[in-house]
Amino acid sequence: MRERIFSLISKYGLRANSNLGQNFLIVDDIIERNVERAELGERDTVLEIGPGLGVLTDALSKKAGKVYAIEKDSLLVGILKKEYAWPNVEIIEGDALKVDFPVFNKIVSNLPYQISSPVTFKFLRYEFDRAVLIYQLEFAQRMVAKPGDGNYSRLSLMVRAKAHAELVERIGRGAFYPRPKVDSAVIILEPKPKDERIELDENLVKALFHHRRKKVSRALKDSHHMLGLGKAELKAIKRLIASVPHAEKRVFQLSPEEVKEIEDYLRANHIIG
Ligand SMILES: C[S@@+](CC[C@H](N)C(=O)[O-])C[C@H]1O[C@@H](n2cnc3c(N)ncnc32)[C@H](O)[C@@H]1O
Repeated sequence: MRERIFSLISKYGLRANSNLGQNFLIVDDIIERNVERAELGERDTVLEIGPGLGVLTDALSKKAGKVYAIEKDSLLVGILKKEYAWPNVEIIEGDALKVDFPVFNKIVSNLPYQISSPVTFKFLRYEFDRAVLIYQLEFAQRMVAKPGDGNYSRLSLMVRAKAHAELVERIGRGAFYPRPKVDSAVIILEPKPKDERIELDENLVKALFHHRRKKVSRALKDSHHMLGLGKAELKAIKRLIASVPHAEKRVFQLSPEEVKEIEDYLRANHIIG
């Protein structure tokens, strides 16, 4: 793998674009393990974000029925089209945050870290069976953080509301070229069955987590503007806010179910629409 990446880099005189998170995987084992974790067969259609120089794509194409690979860098798209003749891979040139995803049931990607957060939220808006994803370690740890953990964040809550996430492997920076400044980790993400998913008001979650260490009632008051409430309105509903469910908990201790209770209460009392 290492040889393949270096020969392509020298053949095309490439300089990895750090603004696009171009850190290429150079360790075969990691690619093999992630392809295995995806449990691919002929009936699977895989979405890959950022195929780069195609090493993961190549492994995916051998196991899956179909692979869609979305790449933003037109230079790399040109190289992929020249270097490979995959019968079952469709390269889509574009920004993964902007293009509509084709129909797929699995995702396998070594993600560009710049878009980790928005692309993860985007994944969660689609129906799929399983995703095997490489993220920056610290981000991956936040994805699996539990209510009450020091790093439990809006991301942790939103992931927990919709999916099961497991951190299955840490990856040192030496597994990539160029070597990144941080370690990475592999996450397996599986959406929960539909009737177990919790849909949360994203505005409310943002307003709460703007003050993640504060008590719920205080966080709601301090974020009133994010909920569309003026000062005068806030004064009128102070008492209602004081008796919101879980008022005394800290925001970072809230489970998705508890945030839902807060949301229902605020809605029933016409504090949010
Ligand atoms: C971490 S590299 C992974 C490359 C390759 N899959 C590998 O494992 O060696 C991330 C890739 O995502 C591409 N990329 C960056 N931002 C993107 C975006 N918004 N949409 C699609 N691809 C993007 C980069 O050009 C790069 O090829």
